[in-house]
Amino acid sequence: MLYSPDSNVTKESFMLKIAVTGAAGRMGGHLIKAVTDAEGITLAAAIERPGHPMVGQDAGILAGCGALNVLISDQLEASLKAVDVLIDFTFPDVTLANAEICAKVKTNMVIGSTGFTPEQRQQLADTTGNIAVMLAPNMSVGVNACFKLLKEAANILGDGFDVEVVELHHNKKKDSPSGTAVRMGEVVADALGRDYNKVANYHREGMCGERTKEEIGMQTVRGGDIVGEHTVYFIGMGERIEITHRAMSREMFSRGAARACQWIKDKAPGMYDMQDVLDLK
Ligand SMILES: NC(=O)C1=CN([C@@H]2O[C@H](COP(=O)(O)OP(=O)(O)OC[C@H]3O[C@@H](n4cnc5c(N)ncnc54)[C@H](OP(=O)(O)O)[C@@H]3O)[C@@H](O)[C@H]2O)C=CC1
Ligand SMILES: O=C(O)C1=N[C@H](C(=O)O)C[C@H](O)C1
Repeated sequence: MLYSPDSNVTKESFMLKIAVTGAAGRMGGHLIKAVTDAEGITLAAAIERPGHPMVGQDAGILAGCGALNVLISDQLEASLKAVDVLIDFTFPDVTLANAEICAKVKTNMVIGSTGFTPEQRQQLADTTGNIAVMLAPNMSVGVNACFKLLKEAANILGDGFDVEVVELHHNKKKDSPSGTAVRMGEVVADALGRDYNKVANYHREGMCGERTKEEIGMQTVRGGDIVGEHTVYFIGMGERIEITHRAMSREMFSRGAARACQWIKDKAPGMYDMQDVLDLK
């Protein structure tokens, strides 16, 4: 049934109901605003950790978009009763705990948290076998286009070019390297037929020897308020290719998350990523 202004049901009852965890975090306010601004979806719940000083405050006031009459809660399971999709931008251990609750009450998830170990990623997939989950280290269109360009570049350049990934982020970021940098390394390693977990080199210091042909160097810079910058260098003899993405704000991450909510609403259980949402596979 399509919504009609003449019917006696409200427009809100046709909207997809969204909850946001990490509501008071750097991404939280942007996510609340993006959900509020997007067509066809509405904010139904906003969650913070128990004891957070913002619990009980209006989520819209916190996000700077006016009162929404959605108070920040610390009770995820109870809040999910009236929710179709949970957006979770927190931390791996928090996301894993939230995923258990989502699987229990059958609420689909859009996850932006980064810093998962390979074991935690597997644990997430195992926990959420009965729901649809979109997990992506970066929800911007630009970075997802870069993933595709990197695959193409690696396929063309092959083993003759040394690969180094450098990422820069703000001084409050907890995980390193960034989830995006890791995915960039994985994309290039896959295209070159290498196992990322075996060839990633996170640390060079002292007499550590010459660079091997296979390794992918992963370098991290932290400082100030840098939103996020990623460069992959393909370094050959006498020439160098650099593929760079610079994030100037956090809005495109939150817009991507809102778009993913609409995409995932009727998907079959399973793990998806932003390449699926953007039809880039
Ligand atoms: N995929 C993408 O496109 C992007 C991903 N990210 C990732 O998103 C994550 C969050 O980043 P950012 O917003 O900068 O981090 P913040 O630390 O600013 O925000 C995280 C929020 O989650 C809260 N939190 C902690 N425990 C819980 C809990 N149990 N339930 C609900 N909320 C909780 C924190 O509260 P408190 O601080 O009090 O602990 C904090 O307010 C990171 O992993 C980051 O890498 C970021 C940008 C884009
Ligand atoms: O923590 C951040 O801020 C960001 N994290 C993501 C990541 O780890 O890749 C994405 C973005 O670069 C911002």
